[in-house]
Amino acid sequence: MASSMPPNTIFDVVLKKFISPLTDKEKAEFGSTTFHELQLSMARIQMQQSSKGKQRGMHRLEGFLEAMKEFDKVIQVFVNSSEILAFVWGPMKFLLQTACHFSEAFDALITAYQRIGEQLPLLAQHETQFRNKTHQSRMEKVLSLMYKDILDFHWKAMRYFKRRMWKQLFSAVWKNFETEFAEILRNLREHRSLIESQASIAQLHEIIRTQEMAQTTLKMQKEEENRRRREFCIQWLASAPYDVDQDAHAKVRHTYPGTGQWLLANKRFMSWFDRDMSSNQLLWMTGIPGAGKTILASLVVEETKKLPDVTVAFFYCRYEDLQRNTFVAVARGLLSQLLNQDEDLLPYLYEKATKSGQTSLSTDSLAKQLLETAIKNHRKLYVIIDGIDECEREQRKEIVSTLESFWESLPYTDADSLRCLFVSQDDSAARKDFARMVTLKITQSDTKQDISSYAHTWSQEIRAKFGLDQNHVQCIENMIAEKAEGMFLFARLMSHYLHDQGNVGELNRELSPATFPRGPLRLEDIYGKITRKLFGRSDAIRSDSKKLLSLMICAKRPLKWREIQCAVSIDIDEEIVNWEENRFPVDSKDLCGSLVEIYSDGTVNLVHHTARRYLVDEQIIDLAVEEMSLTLLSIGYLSMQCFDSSTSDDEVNLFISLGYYGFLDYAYAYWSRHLEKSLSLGQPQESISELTEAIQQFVEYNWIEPTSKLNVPKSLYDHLKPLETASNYNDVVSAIYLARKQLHSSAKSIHDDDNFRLKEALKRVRDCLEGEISETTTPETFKLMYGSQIFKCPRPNCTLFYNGFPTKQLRDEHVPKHERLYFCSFSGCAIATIGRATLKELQKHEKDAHGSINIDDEDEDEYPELPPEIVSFVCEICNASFTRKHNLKNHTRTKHSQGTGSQNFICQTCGKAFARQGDCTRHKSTAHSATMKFKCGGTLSDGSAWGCGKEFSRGDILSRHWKSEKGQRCFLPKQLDDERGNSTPITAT
Ligand SMILES: Nc1ncnc2c1ncn2[C@@H]1O[C@H](COP(=O)(O)OP(=O)(O)OP(=O)(O)O)[C@@H](O)[C@H]1O
Repeated sequence: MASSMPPNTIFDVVLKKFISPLTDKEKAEFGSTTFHELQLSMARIQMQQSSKGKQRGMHRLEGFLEAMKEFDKVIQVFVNSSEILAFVWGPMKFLLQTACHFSEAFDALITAYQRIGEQLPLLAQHETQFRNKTHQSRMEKVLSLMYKDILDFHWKAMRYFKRRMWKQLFSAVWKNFETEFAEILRNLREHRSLIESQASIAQLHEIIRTQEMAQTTLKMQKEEENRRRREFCIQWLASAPYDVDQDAHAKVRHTYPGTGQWLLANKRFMSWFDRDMSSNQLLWMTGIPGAGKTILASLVVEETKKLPDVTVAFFYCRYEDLQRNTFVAVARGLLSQLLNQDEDLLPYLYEKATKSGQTSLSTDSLAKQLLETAIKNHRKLYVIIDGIDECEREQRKEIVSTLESFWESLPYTDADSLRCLFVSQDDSAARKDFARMVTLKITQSDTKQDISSYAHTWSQEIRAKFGLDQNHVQCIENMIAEKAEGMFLFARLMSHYLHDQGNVGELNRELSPATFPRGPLRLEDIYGKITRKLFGRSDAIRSDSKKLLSLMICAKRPLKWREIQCAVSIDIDEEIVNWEENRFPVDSKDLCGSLVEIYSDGTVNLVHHTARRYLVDEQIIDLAVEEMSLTLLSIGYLSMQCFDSSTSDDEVNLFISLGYYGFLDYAYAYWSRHLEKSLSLGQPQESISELTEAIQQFVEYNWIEPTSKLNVPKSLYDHLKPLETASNYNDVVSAIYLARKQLHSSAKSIHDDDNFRLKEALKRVRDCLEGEISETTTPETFKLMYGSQIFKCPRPNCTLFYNGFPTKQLRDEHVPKHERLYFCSFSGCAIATIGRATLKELQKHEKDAHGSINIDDEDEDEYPELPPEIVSFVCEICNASFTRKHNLKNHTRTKHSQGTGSQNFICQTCGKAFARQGDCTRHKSTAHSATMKFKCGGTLSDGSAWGCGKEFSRGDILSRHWKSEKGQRCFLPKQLDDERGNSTPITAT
């Protein structure tokens, strides 16, 4: 056989290269195929086709066969082996037999042979050339090149036809193949001309050289094209960051090496994992909440990746993370990984993506179709999905039943090609879903050893911190391990809790039987201890801890730490964001200890969903109060001067440098959600009045009358009834309706929020943020305030609205992809980011996934008259009264500024009219700044200059400049001079 023979002719060299990657079976089969066998096989195919009346024009193969037969005769001069041609007839027979049941592929294949046949010379007429000694070696080289072309064609075609899902992949893949095929044809044409023209050796070398160059160029072009397509597909799949999840979970485990090894020795697990002893392809791993299932899943991912020749795809669902907890989200995660591990998937996915009409993969049906092809295309695939219980019931069912059905539909001989591990808590729904699978239940004794070694590590940490003796430490270790009762979460909370004690005395008190009684302890008990400790600290820290917990509990999506820092710096009464002074001086761990988890994307969240339940159930956090306070904070913040259209770009830049806009993305998207949630929780009249006043002013300032009628549903009027005393109640309801819609609107309605001036403010702030980083902020401070991805999508329903892009170009490429799509109204839901292709589908998704009604279908309703208000602040111009000072300020700005109300104060320079003298003066100083400037700088007592010389239109803005890092440096010489008793006044110029 050629594979075992040393190559002695250049034909053998070419053949050896072709043969080496073939399986032994292929080598044997192909190497022994004769022309006669090929003919028989073709005749059988023809008969089958004609019996069905579906002849596919196989006569088109004649040209190729004729030319190859002549080729066979001619090369006898150089080689005396039937194998050379056997490796043409064998693959051809395989290809025809494979493709014959699929007419599209069969046609394409016959056409390809026909086109090759057209390029092959009929060599018999040149026979004398081959026998001529002077030409012989040159001709042998040309013939070997032609042979290589044929084998190349077969090699490339076979790669596709050998895929398990080649029929599904065919149309996309064959299109891709065309470019490579064209190159083969061109080479053949050139080789034929070499023979026909009896080319010289120099000409032969020249052709070889240009062909090599063309090949290199083509390869580079193909790589570049594939890179572009891959990027497109990855963006289209928009998967949750599965590798970040895996790294984070693996990191936990690596800190405690050796944990989880029990699982690898578990018989049920082995029967799923180990291919040699396999009997279970589908496995359900379950355990109590906090048992450590997710961390174990990460071990399984790591171990499966070590297996030879296997593909691994995994996914982690996450508590209350709708971006992860849907069938489509899981499919997107799996497909992204399969794409990275399967070259042939790229043309297929690319074609599907570009034809889908979807910005990102968003429909269950398409996701299912793609997943089936991608999964079944693999011969050894492990799929691991953790946290399925975090998904809604319907989604859970969909995920499990889809994968189960894929496995069931595999041919019996391929049943071993797919293995799925599902990890979830044990509940009645899960028991139903996984009823037909083998169950691996994590027991207390399974995790005992791991928890003990975890407890050991922590007791040593505690020993190091407090300088304890060995007995003492052993006692701590035993206590943690015993009380955890198989719950890793408990062991973690307790270890951290003991470690966080202030001194040995406190630790001993905690360890005394009175505090930690013998016997089992509930998770609530340990949460109770942690919170009592957190709240037993100074008033200031207690208040900060509570603020952080409230924010994490109420937030409609996980907040980034920088957003939290801005939120707590806002003073809505003073209309300032005092980032320098009000932000938390310590980090989230210092404030909330083991209750908080910091994620690698900069978000902070509660350690486990049981912590949220505890804090709310125990009323440590009063949901109604905290929701209301976040609602008022969001609305008050968005009503601040820094969002006012009269604020100049210079001023916006200064506000940027002071950290004013760190909470903008969140407040802009979610103010209405908080408002609706607040009302649904029931509020005292006092809070309702405050909210009514705030929303009235907010909407009044921002509202722009829509050009078309809005069909605000009656149910929304009912829901917002507590706000009916707002003088612009109708507009308020409409504004909330539109804000709600902007989180799920289609391209048509992306402009709905044009009815709100705030959109202009958002755009202006973002434009300034994207411009030069303000000189008053260092890059580090800027990053702390706004992160590093400041180029953001304008759609609030897109995760990139707040996550952003690192470059403008990436953002600009992304934005048009939103056009003509429909988006889910539920925050955090994957469909909110990626939308649905039609409104009908979206409505169905919202109904199925979220039980939502279609608010567009409901009728508009009348609203009742206003009752009296509680008064504290009265407008001097129109006597309107308000309970909060900043609402009066906003009112004045809205009602008595240019364009509305009585306007008695006229700017002498430009003729603009104002209702209040103050506004007019401010306008003059802003718009016609030549008249008055507030300058950072002056002369010190020794005659030298201080300050950066920058001029501002208003004194308060100059003061804020002096609060910034750079401003403080500007002011320092002046301050020192003043402290030396040489005070010189600062004046406006
Ligand atoms: N091997 C381990 N080493 C160190 N910490 C661990 C380990 N396993 C789990 N933990 C910790 O225990 C806590 C709970 O773990 P995990 O999230 O894996 O539990 P789970 O069973 O998946 O919980 P859920 O019930 O929410 O699904 C986490 O905080 C995790 O960091």
